[in-house]
Amino acid sequence: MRLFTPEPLLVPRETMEKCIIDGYEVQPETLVYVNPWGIARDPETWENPDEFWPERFLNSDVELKGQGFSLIPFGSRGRSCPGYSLGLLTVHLLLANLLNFFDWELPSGMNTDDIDTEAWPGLTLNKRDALKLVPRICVKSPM
Ligand code: HEM
Repeated sequence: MRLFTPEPLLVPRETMEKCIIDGYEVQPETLVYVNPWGIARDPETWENPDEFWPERFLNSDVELKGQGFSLIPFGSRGRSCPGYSLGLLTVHLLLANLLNFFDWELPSGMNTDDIDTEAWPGLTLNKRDALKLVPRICVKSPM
Protein backbone atom coordinates (compact mmCIF):
# COMPACT_ATOMS: atom_id res chain seq x y z
CA MET A 1 0.00 0.00 0.00
CA ARG A 2 2.87 2.41 0.71
CA LEU A 3 5.73 1.33 -1.53
CA PHE A 4 3.47 0.39 -4.44
CA THR A 5 0.46 2.62 -3.99
CA PRO A 6 -2.39 0.86 -5.87
CA GLU A 7 -3.69 4.08 -7.46
CA PRO A 8 -0.52 6.17 -7.99
CA LEU A 9 -2.42 9.28 -9.15
CA LEU A 10 -5.89 10.11 -7.91
CA VAL A 11 -8.68 10.98 -10.30
CA PRO A 12 -7.97 14.62 -11.28
CA ARG A 13 -9.77 17.45 -9.53
CA GLU A 14 -10.67 20.89 -10.80
CA THR A 15 -10.31 23.95 -8.56
CA MET A 16 -13.57 25.86 -8.04
CA GLU A 17 -11.95 29.09 -6.92
CA LYS A 18 -8.54 30.73 -6.73
CA CYS A 19 -6.36 29.20 -4.02
CA ILE A 20 -2.76 29.18 -2.82
CA ILE A 21 -1.01 25.80 -2.58
CA ASP A 22 2.47 25.80 -1.08
CA GLY A 23 2.96 29.40 -2.17
CA TYR A 24 1.69 28.83 -5.73
CA GLU A 25 -1.36 30.76 -6.84
CA VAL A 26 -3.75 28.33 -8.56
CA GLN A 27 -6.45 29.81 -10.79
CA PRO A 28 -10.10 28.59 -10.83
CA GLU A 29 -10.87 25.63 -13.15
CA THR A 30 -7.29 24.35 -13.00
CA LEU A 31 -6.87 20.59 -13.28
CA VAL A 32 -5.05 19.31 -10.18
CA TYR A 33 -3.44 15.89 -9.85
CA VAL A 34 -2.80 14.48 -6.36
CA ASN A 35 0.12 12.06 -6.23
CA PRO A 36 -0.29 9.41 -3.48
CA TRP A 37 2.80 7.59 -4.81
CA GLY A 38 4.99 10.65 -4.22
CA ILE A 39 3.36 11.31 -0.83
CA ALA A 40 4.05 7.71 0.26
CA ARG A 41 7.75 8.05 -0.65
CA ASP A 42 8.34 11.57 0.61
CA PRO A 43 11.75 11.55 2.37
CA GLU A 44 10.59 14.39 4.62
CA THR A 45 7.94 12.06 6.07
CA TRP A 46 9.38 8.57 5.66
CA GLU A 47 12.71 7.26 6.89
CA ASN A 48 14.39 5.25 4.09
CA PRO A 49 11.33 5.86 1.87
CA ASP A 50 12.26 3.38 -0.86
CA GLU A 51 12.91 0.51 1.54
CA PHE A 52 10.45 -2.37 2.12
CA TRP A 53 10.36 -2.24 5.91
CA PRO A 54 6.85 -3.13 7.10
CA GLU A 55 7.95 -3.10 10.76
CA ARG A 56 7.99 0.70 10.50
CA PHE A 57 4.23 0.53 11.01
CA LEU A 58 4.44 -1.32 14.35
CA ASN A 59 3.22 1.08 17.05
CA SER A 60 2.85 3.78 14.42
CA ASP A 61 -0.14 6.11 14.37
CA VAL A 62 -0.25 6.42 10.56
CA GLU A 63 -3.86 6.12 9.44
CA LEU A 64 -5.12 5.31 5.94
CA LYS A 65 -8.47 7.08 5.79
CA GLY A 66 -6.97 10.27 4.40
CA GLN A 67 -7.02 12.35 7.56
CA GLY A 68 -3.26 12.49 8.18
CA PHE A 69 -2.09 12.91 4.56
CA SER A 70 1.19 11.01 5.01
CA LEU A 71 -0.33 7.91 3.31
CA ILE A 72 -3.50 8.14 1.22
CA PRO A 73 -3.92 4.86 -0.74
CA PHE A 74 -7.70 5.34 -0.56
CA GLY A 75 -7.68 9.03 -1.40
CA SER A 76 -9.00 11.64 0.96
CA ARG A 77 -12.11 13.57 1.91
CA GLY A 78 -15.15 13.95 -0.36
CA ARG A 79 -14.33 11.50 -3.17
CA SER A 80 -12.24 9.02 -1.18
CA CYS A 81 -12.80 5.29 -1.56
CA PRO A 82 -16.14 4.08 -0.14
CA GLY A 83 -14.84 0.48 -0.34
CA TYR A 84 -12.03 1.21 2.13
CA SER A 85 -13.09 -1.29 4.83
CA LEU A 86 -13.97 -4.07 2.38
CA GLY A 87 -10.72 -3.49 0.47
CA LEU A 88 -8.51 -3.68 3.57
CA LEU A 89 -10.39 -6.68 4.95
CA THR A 90 -10.05 -8.54 1.65
CA VAL A 91 -6.30 -7.90 1.45
CA HIS A 92 -5.76 -9.03 5.06
CA LEU A 93 -7.92 -12.15 4.66
CA LEU A 94 -6.31 -13.18 1.38
CA LEU A 95 -2.75 -12.71 2.65
CA ALA A 96 -3.46 -14.42 5.97
CA ASN A 97 -4.94 -17.45 4.17
CA LEU A 98 -2.10 -17.69 1.66
CA LEU A 99 0.49 -17.56 4.44
CA ASN A 100 -1.38 -19.89 6.78
CA PHE A 101 -2.11 -22.68 4.34
CA PHE A 102 1.00 -22.66 2.15
CA ASP A 103 4.75 -22.54 2.42
CA TRP A 104 6.14 -20.45 -0.42
CA GLU A 105 9.33 -21.25 -2.30
CA LEU A 106 11.07 -19.78 -5.30
CA PRO A 107 11.19 -21.91 -8.46
CA SER A 108 14.38 -23.97 -8.63
CA GLY A 109 17.38 -22.02 -9.86
CA MET A 110 15.94 -18.71 -8.75
CA ASN A 111 17.03 -16.70 -5.71
CA THR A 112 15.64 -13.62 -3.99
CA ASP A 113 17.90 -11.27 -5.97
CA ASP A 114 16.11 -12.44 -9.13
CA ILE A 115 12.75 -11.12 -7.91
CA ASP A 116 11.82 -8.07 -9.94
CA THR A 117 9.59 -5.52 -8.19
CA GLU A 118 9.24 -3.13 -11.13
CA ALA A 119 5.73 -1.84 -11.76
CA TRP A 120 3.83 -0.64 -14.83
CA PRO A 121 2.53 2.83 -14.20
CA GLY A 122 -1.12 3.37 -15.05
CA LEU A 123 -4.45 4.32 -13.55
CA THR A 124 -3.91 1.39 -11.21
CA LEU A 125 -0.52 -0.12 -10.52
CA ASN A 126 0.41 -3.55 -11.88
CA LYS A 127 3.52 -5.65 -11.49
CA ARG A 128 5.59 -5.56 -14.69
CA ASP A 129 6.63 -9.22 -14.42
CA ALA A 130 4.45 -11.80 -12.72
CA LEU A 131 5.75 -13.05 -9.38
CA LYS A 132 6.56 -16.74 -9.75
CA LEU A 133 6.33 -18.77 -6.55
CA VAL A 134 5.80 -22.44 -5.75
CA PRO A 135 3.15 -23.10 -3.08
CA ARG A 136 3.45 -26.15 -0.82
CA ILE A 137 0.39 -27.03 1.17
CA CYS A 138 0.95 -26.89 4.88
CA VAL A 139 -1.92 -26.80 7.31
CA LYS A 140 -0.42 -25.21 10.39
CA SER A 141 -3.38 -24.45 12.57
CA PRO A 142 -7.04 -23.62 12.15
CA MET A 143 -7.42 -19.86 11.69
C1 HEM B 1 -7.34 -2.25 -1.39
C2 HEM B 1 -8.43 -1.94 -2.10
C3 HEM B 1 -8.78 -0.57 -2.64
C4 HEM B 1 -8.00 0.53 -2.87
C5 HEM B 1 -6.49 0.69 -2.62
C6 HEM B 1 -8.86 1.57 -3.39
C7 HEM B 1 -8.44 2.85 -3.73
C8 HEM B 1 -9.26 3.84 -4.23
C9 HEM B 1 -8.83 5.17 -4.57
C10 HEM B 1 -7.39 5.71 -4.44
C11 HEM B 1 -9.90 5.85 -5.02
C12 HEM B 1 -9.93 7.30 -5.53
C13 HEM B 1 -10.07 8.24 -4.36
C14 HEM B 1 -9.87 9.68 -4.73
O1 HEM B 1 -9.82 10.02 -5.92
O2 HEM B 1 -9.75 10.50 -3.78
C15 HEM B 1 -11.05 4.96 -4.97
C16 HEM B 1 -12.32 5.30 -5.34
C17 HEM B 1 -13.38 4.45 -5.32
N1 HEM B 1 -13.39 3.15 -4.85
FE1 HEM B 1 -11.79 2.14 -4.11
N2 HEM B 1 -10.15 1.08 -3.47
C18 HEM B 1 -10.15 -0.21 -3.01
C19 HEM B 1 -11.24 -1.05 -2.89
C20 HEM B 1 -12.52 -0.72 -3.25
C21 HEM B 1 -13.68 -1.59 -3.09
C22 HEM B 1 -13.62 -3.00 -2.46
C23 HEM B 1 -14.75 -0.91 -3.59
C24 HEM B 1 -16.20 -1.31 -3.70
C25 HEM B 1 -16.71 -2.44 -3.22
C26 HEM B 1 -14.29 0.39 -4.04
C27 HEM B 1 -15.08 1.36 -4.63
C28 HEM B 1 -14.65 2.63 -5.00
C29 HEM B 1 -15.51 3.65 -5.61
C30 HEM B 1 -17.00 3.49 -5.96
C31 HEM B 1 -14.72 4.79 -5.80
C32 HEM B 1 -15.16 6.14 -6.42
C33 HEM B 1 -15.56 7.09 -5.30
C34 HEM B 1 -15.96 8.48 -5.84
O3 HEM B 1 -15.51 8.86 -6.91
O4 HEM B 1 -16.73 9.18 -5.15
N3 HEM B 1 -12.93 0.46 -3.82
N4 HEM B 1 -10.62 3.74 -4.48
